[in-house]
Amino acid sequence: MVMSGTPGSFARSVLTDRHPVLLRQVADGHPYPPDVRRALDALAEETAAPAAADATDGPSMGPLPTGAAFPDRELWERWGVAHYVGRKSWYDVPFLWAENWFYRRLLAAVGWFGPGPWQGVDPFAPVKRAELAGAEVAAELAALDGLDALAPGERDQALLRAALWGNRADLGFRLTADAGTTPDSAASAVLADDSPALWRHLAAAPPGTAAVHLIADNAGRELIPDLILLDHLLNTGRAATAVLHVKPYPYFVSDATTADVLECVRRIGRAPGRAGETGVRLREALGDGRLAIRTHPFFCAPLPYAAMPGDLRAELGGATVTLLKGDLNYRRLVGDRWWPPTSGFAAATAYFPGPLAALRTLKSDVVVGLDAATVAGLDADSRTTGTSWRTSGTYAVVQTRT
Ligand SMILES: O=P(O)(O)OC[C@H]1O[C@](O)(CO)[C@@H](O)[C@@H]1O
Repeated sequence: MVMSGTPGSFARSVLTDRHPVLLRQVADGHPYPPDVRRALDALAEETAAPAAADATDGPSMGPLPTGAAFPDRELWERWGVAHYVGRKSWYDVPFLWAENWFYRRLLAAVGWFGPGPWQGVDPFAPVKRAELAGAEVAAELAALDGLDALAPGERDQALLRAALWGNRADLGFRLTADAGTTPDSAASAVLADDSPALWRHLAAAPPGTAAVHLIADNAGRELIPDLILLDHLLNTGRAATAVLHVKPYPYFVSDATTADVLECVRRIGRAPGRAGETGVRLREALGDGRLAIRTHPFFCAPLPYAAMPGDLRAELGGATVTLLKGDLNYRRLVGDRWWPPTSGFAAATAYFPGPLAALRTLKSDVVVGLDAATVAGLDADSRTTGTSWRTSGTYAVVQTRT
């Protein structure tokens, strides 16, 4: 199990380095009133790094307010609050638990669940909005016009790759990315690429039957290529229906919510050329139900997908394929554990209720399904550069179990 406070670990650095920056960014993002600012400061204090770099003690994880501000209490009780909250230090719990409780507490601090005037105001909206208005998004949408020149197979692959590398545009990841860790495109590589198997699997579905589910990760520059990929699958008949699973509330900085889906569809539709046509089709598909949005609460659980509840298991079990986007979904898919990187992907995901494909850039320590020579080469490079290949965002995988 990856723990939150292991000295010198990436997980610990997320708590000690990334979370304080994020809290400041949230406080600066909206003109929050003094009580919200005080609540954010209190969360920063409670989660601050212990004085010694190897200590895992400190204030225990604090609770949420009672009553209306904690409408999902029952869920969190089921997910393990009693084991950790009020009992364990932030630096002495599973990494997944610490991060998820942090984001849930952050939402409580800004009044997301209300009641009150800040109910439903996304604390991450300012950064999400800025990204959507940026030049990169405009350029990426304009690049769709070039797809006509490609052969059908190349077009498939270009759109799959766009969705894959879109995962690198994660706003949380960029909170602490610096010159030493900013992904270097030239060195980027897909370490395991099962995309031919994914395309074969989709092609093998009887015509007009395929249901493609996509468990989304980040909004903006990641969700746009995800939506474009789903449109492509619908438009070319490889999917009869598509289901887009997003978070029920703002989470992990830039994770997509329903509001973000609508913003992205609007942004795609406002673009000229091919992108604009795609935006029109996406609106139609949402309107006629060929593209459905789901917001299952389990997508905000601090647990691996092996623990998914029966209704979600049944829904994903009916998918022709489920595409899981991003780093956090990958950690939850294989369990947030220190797997030897050469462990089999199929074995680690055998419990998953149906065929699946993980599209993920590597931004945390967990990985499976790599060959020994690749791992040896990457380890040697990391020793030379001092930057971990597992967390730099330079590498990616497309792994399937069909
Ligand atoms: O948006 P993604 O790809 O799920 O990445 C989430 C990021 O947040 C983390 O949970 C740490 O903040 C890492 O796993 C990863 O860098």
